[in-house]
Amino acid sequence: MSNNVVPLFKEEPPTSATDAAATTPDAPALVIPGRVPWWARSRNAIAWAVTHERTRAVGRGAVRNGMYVLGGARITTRRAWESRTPARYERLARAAEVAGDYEAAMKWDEQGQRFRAMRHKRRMDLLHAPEALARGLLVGTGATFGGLLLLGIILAIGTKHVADVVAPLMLAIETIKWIVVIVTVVWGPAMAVGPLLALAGFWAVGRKRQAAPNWTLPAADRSGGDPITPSIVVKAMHDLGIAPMRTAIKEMGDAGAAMLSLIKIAGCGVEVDVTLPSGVTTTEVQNRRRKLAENLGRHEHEVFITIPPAPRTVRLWIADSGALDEPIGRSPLVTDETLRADYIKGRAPWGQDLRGDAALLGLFQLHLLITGLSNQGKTAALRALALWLAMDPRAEFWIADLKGVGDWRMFLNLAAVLIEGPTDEHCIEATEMLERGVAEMERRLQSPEGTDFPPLILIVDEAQQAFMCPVKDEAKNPYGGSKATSRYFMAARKIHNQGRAVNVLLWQGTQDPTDQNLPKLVREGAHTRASLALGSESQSRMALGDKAVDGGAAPHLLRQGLDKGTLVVSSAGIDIPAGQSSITVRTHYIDTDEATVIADRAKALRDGVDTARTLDRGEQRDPLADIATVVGTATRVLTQDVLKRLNTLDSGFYNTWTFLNLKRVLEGTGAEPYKSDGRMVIARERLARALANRSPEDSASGPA
Ligand SMILES: Nc1ncnc2c1ncn2[C@@H]1O[C@H](COP(=O)(O)OP(=O)(O)OP(=O)(O)O)[C@@H](O)[C@H]1O
Repeated sequence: MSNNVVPLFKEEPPTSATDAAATTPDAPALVIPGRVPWWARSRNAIAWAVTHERTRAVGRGAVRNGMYVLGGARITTRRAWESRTPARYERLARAAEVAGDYEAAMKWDEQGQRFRAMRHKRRMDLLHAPEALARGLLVGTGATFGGLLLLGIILAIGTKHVADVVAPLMLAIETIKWIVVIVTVVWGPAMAVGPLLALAGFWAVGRKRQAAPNWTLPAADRSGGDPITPSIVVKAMHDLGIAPMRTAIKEMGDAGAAMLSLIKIAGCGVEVDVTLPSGVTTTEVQNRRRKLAENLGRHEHEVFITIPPAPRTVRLWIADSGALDEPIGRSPLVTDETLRADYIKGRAPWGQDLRGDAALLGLFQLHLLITGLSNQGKTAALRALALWLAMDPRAEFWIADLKGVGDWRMFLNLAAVLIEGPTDEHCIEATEMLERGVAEMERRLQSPEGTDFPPLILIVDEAQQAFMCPVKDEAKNPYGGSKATSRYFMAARKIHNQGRAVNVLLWQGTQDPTDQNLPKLVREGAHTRASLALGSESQSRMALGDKAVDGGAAPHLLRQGLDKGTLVVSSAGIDIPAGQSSITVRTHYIDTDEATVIADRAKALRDGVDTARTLDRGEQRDPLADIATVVGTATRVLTQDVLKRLNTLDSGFYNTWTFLNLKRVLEGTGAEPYKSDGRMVIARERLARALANRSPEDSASGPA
C-alpha cells in the first residue's frame, strides 16, 4: 500500500518473521535481526558464504592447482625412475601382451634386456671409477699446472720479466677465488628459490597432463567439448564398467594408448579404432554406447560405434560437440540448375556422411525401401531421389502417394501416373498400379533379347496403408495383408523377384514398421534399405535387417524430431566403408517449393507427360462373354487354359484371375466348371446357353 493512502482498518503487525515473509514481497527487509538467534544467523551466513559460486570456484581452483603440483611431481618422479630402470619396457611389453600383440611384446622385452645389460656394464664401470678419477685428477692437475707454467715462461721470455713466469698461474688461482666468492653469495638465495622453481616445474607438468580431477576444472573445460585425445579415449574405455577392460588398462598404465589407432579427423568429428583386450567383446562396447559417449564428454547421438574388419576391434566416430546439430549444405539439385542424371552410371547427391563426404546413391536396378517414424523426413528423402532421377528423361514414374496431401504434386505432368489419397479406394488403385507394373515387367521379360528398357519407377509412399487395406475384391482376394492371395503383397513380391533385370523398380516409403504393415518378404526384397529414426531396436531389425543392426546400424538411437533427414543406409547403391554394415547419411532437405522448381526443370527435358490421376480401367469387360470367346469352338476347355487365354486377351484385367474368379463369375449361370476325366473344365454349349438366357442388364457387367 502506498504512503498517501489512509487505511480504514487497523493493520495487524506480522506475528513472526515467517508471516512477514509470507505477506509482503520484500520479505528479507522485514526480518528483524534481533529476533533471529545469533547462531542461526551465523549458520546462514556461513552456509551462504560456503555455497556461493565464487567460494566454490576459489576452492576448486585451490584444489586444482594443488593437484597439478602433486600430479606433476608424481609424473616427473616416475619419468626419472623409468629412465633409470627397465620399468617402462616392462609396462609396454605387458600392454602389448594384453592387447594380444605378442610380436610387440617380444620387442619390448628384448629392449628391456638390452637396457639391463647396458645398466650392468655402467655399474661395473662405476666400480673402477674412483681409481680412474684419482688418476685423471692427478694427470689433469699436473697437465694444467705444467701448461700454465710453460705459458708463463713463454710470456716472461717475451716481456723479459722473470715475475711473468707465474702470472698465468696466479690468474687461474684468482679466477678460482672469484668463482668461490660468487658461489658463496648465490648459494643462499638459490637454496631458497630452488624448491619454488621445482614446484613451478611440477605444476607446469601437472597442468599440461591435466593431472587434476574433472570436478576441479573450470566450468568451460568441463563442458564436454574437449578435443578427443588418446588418454581421454583410454579413460573412457576404462570407465565403461567392463571388468576385463578395466583390469587390462590398469595393467597397461600409460601404455593403454597402444590399444588405439591414430586418431584421425573425419568430417565434423574424429575416428579411432580401438583394439579390445582379450575377454572383451565388441558387443559389450556397443551395448554401452551412452556411457561411452558420456565418458567422452559427448551426447549419445554424437558417438557411433561400428565394427571394422580387424578382429576384436571397434571403430569409434566421435562428433565435435554440437556439430551434428548444424545444418548441412543445400542439395546440388537446388544449387546447380545444369545438373543432369544418368540412371545407369550416375549417383544421386543425397547428402553427406558423418565424415562430411558426399553421400551418393546409385539407383541402377535397385529396389528401395525407406522407413522411419512419422514426420522424420521419409517423403523428402524418397522424393529427393525421384527428383534427381527425373533429370534423366528416360525415367518413367508411376506414383501412388497414399497420404495425398500434395507432397508429390510437383510430379503432375512429369509422372505417367499420380494417385494421391489415403482411402481404401486409393490403396486399391495403388495395388492395381503395381499389378500393371507386374504386367509391364512380364511383357518386358518376354521381349526379344537385347531390348533396351527405360527405367520404370513405381513409387508407393506410405506403403503401410496398402498392406493394411482391409478391402477384398469380388473374388474375395484381399488387397492388403501378406497372404498368398494378398494382391499388393504379391505384386510387390513379383516386382522384387524379377523387375530388376528389366528396369521395373519398386521404391516404397513406409512408416513405423511392424510385421503387419511391412511383411518380412517385402522388406527383404529391397536391395537398398534406409531408415530414419525408429522407436526400437526390433524396428531397426525390420527396417535394415539383423546383419546391419548386429554390425552397429542403430536408427533407433537417432533422435526423433532432432535428427530429421538423417538416415542409416544399409545394403547396395552406396559406398559403405569396408567392414561396416551401414552408413549414416544426413540428407539435404529439399522443401516442396524447391522440389517444384526442380520438377519444372525435369519437365522441360521431356516432351510433355499426360499424368493419369486415376487408373484407367479401360473398357468395361464382360467376363462371361470373354470366357465364351476364349473357349471358342472347343466342346470343353480346361479351366487352367481358360485363365491363360483370358490373360492373353487382356492381361491388365485378367492377370490376377484365379480359379475362384472363374467359379464366381459362372456361379448360377448353368455353365459352372465341372469335372471331366478328373479335371475341371468349362463347356462351350453351357456357356452359349448361359449367354442366351441372361437378362440384357447383366451383359454390361463390371469387373469380376
Ligand atoms: N533432410 C532434412 N533435413 C532437415 N529437416 C528435414 C529433412 N527432411 C525433412 N525434414 C523436416 O521434416 C519434416 C517432415 O518431412 P517429411 O514430410 O518428409 O516426413 P515424413 O516422414 O514423410 O512424414 P509423414 O509422417 O507425414 O510420413 C519436413 O517438413 C521438414 O521440416
